Amino acid sequence: MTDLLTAAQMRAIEQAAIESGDVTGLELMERAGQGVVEAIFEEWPELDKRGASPSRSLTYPRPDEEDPLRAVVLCGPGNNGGDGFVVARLLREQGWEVAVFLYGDLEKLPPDARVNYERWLELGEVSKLTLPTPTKREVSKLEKHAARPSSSQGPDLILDALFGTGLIRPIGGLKPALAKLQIGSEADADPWWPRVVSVDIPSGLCADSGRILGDEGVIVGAHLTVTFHSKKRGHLLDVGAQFCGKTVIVDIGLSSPSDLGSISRKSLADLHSERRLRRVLSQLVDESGLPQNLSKASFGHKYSHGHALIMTGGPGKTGAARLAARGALRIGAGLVTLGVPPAAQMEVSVQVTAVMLQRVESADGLSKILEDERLNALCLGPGLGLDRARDLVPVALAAERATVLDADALTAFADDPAALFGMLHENCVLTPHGGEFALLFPDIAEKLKAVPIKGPAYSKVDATREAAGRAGCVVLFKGPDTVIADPNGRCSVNSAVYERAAPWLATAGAGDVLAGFITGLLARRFSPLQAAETAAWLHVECARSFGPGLIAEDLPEQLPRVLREVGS
Ligand SMILES: NC(=O)C1=CN([C@@H]2O[C@H](COP(=O)(O)OP(=O)(O)OC[C@H]3O[C@@H](n4cnc5c(N)ncnc54)[C@H](O)[C@@H]3O)[C@@H](O)[C@H]2O)[C@@H](O)CC1
Ligand SMILES: [K+]
Repeated sequence: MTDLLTAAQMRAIEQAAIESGDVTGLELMERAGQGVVEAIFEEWPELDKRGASPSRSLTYPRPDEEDPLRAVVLCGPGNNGGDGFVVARLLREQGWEVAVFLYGDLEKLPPDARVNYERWLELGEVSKLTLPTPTKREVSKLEKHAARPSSSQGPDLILDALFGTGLIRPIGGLKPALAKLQIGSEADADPWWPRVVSVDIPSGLCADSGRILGDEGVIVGAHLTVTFHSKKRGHLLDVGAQFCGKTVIVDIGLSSPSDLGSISRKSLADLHSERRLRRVLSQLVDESGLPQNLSKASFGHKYSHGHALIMTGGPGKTGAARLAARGALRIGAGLVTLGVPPAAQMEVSVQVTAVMLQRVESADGLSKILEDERLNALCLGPGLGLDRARDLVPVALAAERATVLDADALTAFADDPAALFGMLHENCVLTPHGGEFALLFPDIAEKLKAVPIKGPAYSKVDATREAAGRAGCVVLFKGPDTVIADPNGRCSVNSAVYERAAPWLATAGAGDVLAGFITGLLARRFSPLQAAETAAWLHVECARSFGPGLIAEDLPEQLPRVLREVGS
């Protein structure tokens, strides 16, 4: 499952399953609670007293063999709280001591949550936390139950079942309580104690956007988040991943959204994965497992793999374009030419070998060499310089070749983005980082920056879709949560968090290589969306393959290995 769902889509999937008569809401809640307990035991086998599983925890103090394990379960006013009551019951049935707190009014609990509240009442009591701001007395009681081991015997686990996909307002009223438990933010979260598990999503985080609701930034910081059926966008976008800890998906027996007529394919956002991209990646690698451009068998004529033209800046400013050129060549463009102003010709010619070089002084020069129809993919922006960008971009776009605009080619139009949008065509790819995005789409960036006071909050998926619609071409909005959208609303997320984290990618020139990868794939006649998606995925894989110490030059050199692995 690679769909990244919104809260509304998840509700629609759940509703369809219930309406089909295959399952009841109560059964889904039971499966969810069971899934959470299984995931906890999988993560911390020393907490699983059902069998004699070995303790493998190096991070936490071993539970005392004599004493029962202890949990504090925080339930909220909706079905997320209902899941919490199920977990409380299942742990209690295994001999745990469980202190349960309900944040909200009992009378307003939805029916399934209410049933599980009642079931829990047969085993233990529920302490009240007044909504929106628990009283001092209530917070003291909570603190007593969750005291740290240094002061008295503390819990082995704190379960956050306060809010899930239904969060619609900030949870500022919980700030004092969460602070006392020391689970009130990522910064506060002590890696040693206690184990904090969030049901579905850390409370305070918007499931659609990965943004924290409210200007106080109140949120639970979890070590483990257990979600259901599929990841939600909030687990990956914006700051989401920083608060989820490890995120585990539990299958609760629901169908995939594509089986539901009520959810249009266009409203979904895909998560990039090798499995998802396999069909396009296979175009890069032949049967022998070799990248096609390295394999003589499939190497027809070099022009059959396209000819990319990448424009450089002036003297001392050519490195970025050279990085892009190397990327385009490695990803398999048949030929790559650097378009160089005469003053930088010497500098470039001593640094390139397989990459070719052509003098391009100005707009006239560019339009002349674009008479060669074999130049089928252009890249403008890396190190180009703003004046040169303003001069060359209109000519490049008028030629209607597949074109990547990055860096200076975007910044050059900060004063008049509409002028750029008027020239763009559907074979373009814009690759802004946050700053460049804000220059071209200031109103959209503002929506993404303004503190969200209600959920679901405007997300990077919404922003990139809106930008692509306005630009009339593919927009790749960079970050650890890169979002790629086309003007028709198709959208995907290339995530570099959790197991795909690649912090080394934040290095000078990495973006230039990405622009080159996309250009190379466009030369190879990938569609703009496929080129952007495939390049973004490979870019992260190259960084992961190299590891710490990575500099931009290493990225293209990792490609053969990454492609070989994809082909194997
Ligand atoms: N959708 C599904 O298929 C399933 C959902 N389940 C659980 O149900 C959850 C969703 O349940 P709900 O839709 O009831 O949503 P939540 O349990 O997240 O909470 C919604 C309730 O809280 C209120 N609320 C929202 N923000 C508030 C705030 N800041 N302060 C006070 N009250 C606030 C809402 O008005 C609503 O009453 C999921 O996250 C998941 O844990 C599971 O039981 C299994 C199946
Ligand atoms: K939660």
